[in-house]
Amino acid sequence: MYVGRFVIIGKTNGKLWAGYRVSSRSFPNRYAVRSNDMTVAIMPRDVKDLEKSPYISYNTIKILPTAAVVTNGSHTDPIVEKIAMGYPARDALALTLLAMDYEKDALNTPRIAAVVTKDSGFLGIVTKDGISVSELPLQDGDCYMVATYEKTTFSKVTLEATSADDLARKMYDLTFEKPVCSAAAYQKDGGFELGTYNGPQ
Ligand SMILES: NC(=O)c1ncn([C@@H]2O[C@H](COP(=O)(O)O)[C@@H](O)[C@H]2O)c1NC=O
Repeated sequence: MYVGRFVIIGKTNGKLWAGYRVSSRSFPNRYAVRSNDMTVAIMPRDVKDLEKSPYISYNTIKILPTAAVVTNGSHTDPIVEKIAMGYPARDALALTLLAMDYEKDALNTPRIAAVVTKDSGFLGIVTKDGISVSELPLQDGDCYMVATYEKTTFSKVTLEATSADDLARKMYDLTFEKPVCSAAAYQKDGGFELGTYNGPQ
């Protein structure tokens, strides 16, 4: 099954985490990179690809001391800014997804997002037809995802991870078609660590 991009949240051994995978038919020539201590970006290997779509390069993960934000586009930064200003995660997600709306490409690609805080996890999606933002109950072993295509309602997945790098690798290896790269944030030492995986080199 091809689901496009997807975000995921979960809890393993008391640690909350969030992750992202790019799967792509049109722009497979991309990678995930830590651009600083707080940020993972999705980048094209050929900058010429940026002329074909405004939606293929963006900060996918940003971490704050108390939250990690993971998305499939340029909405990562405004969600982070609102949480940093004191908005509840639910409101930061809903306000930003509604304001930025689905992508105006040939597929009306949804914007998707995840937030994990010290003790809770949220998913969000805005499509051409509606918007949904929920806090999901995360007990040890729980994991939820939402994707741009096919799996556009919040659904349970079986996935456990022991670090950010482990999560990024396991997301890449999920059986959804056309994996390109993945990234993850994982609770560590009262904050979050970041991880990436760009496939077998
Ligand atoms: N976030 C991304 O990495 C991303 N990659 C591709 N898209 C959009 O989705 C469309 C379809 O891409 P694809 O056939 O690779 O699933 C692209 O033309 C582009 O408008 C993206 N937009 C949202 O997911």
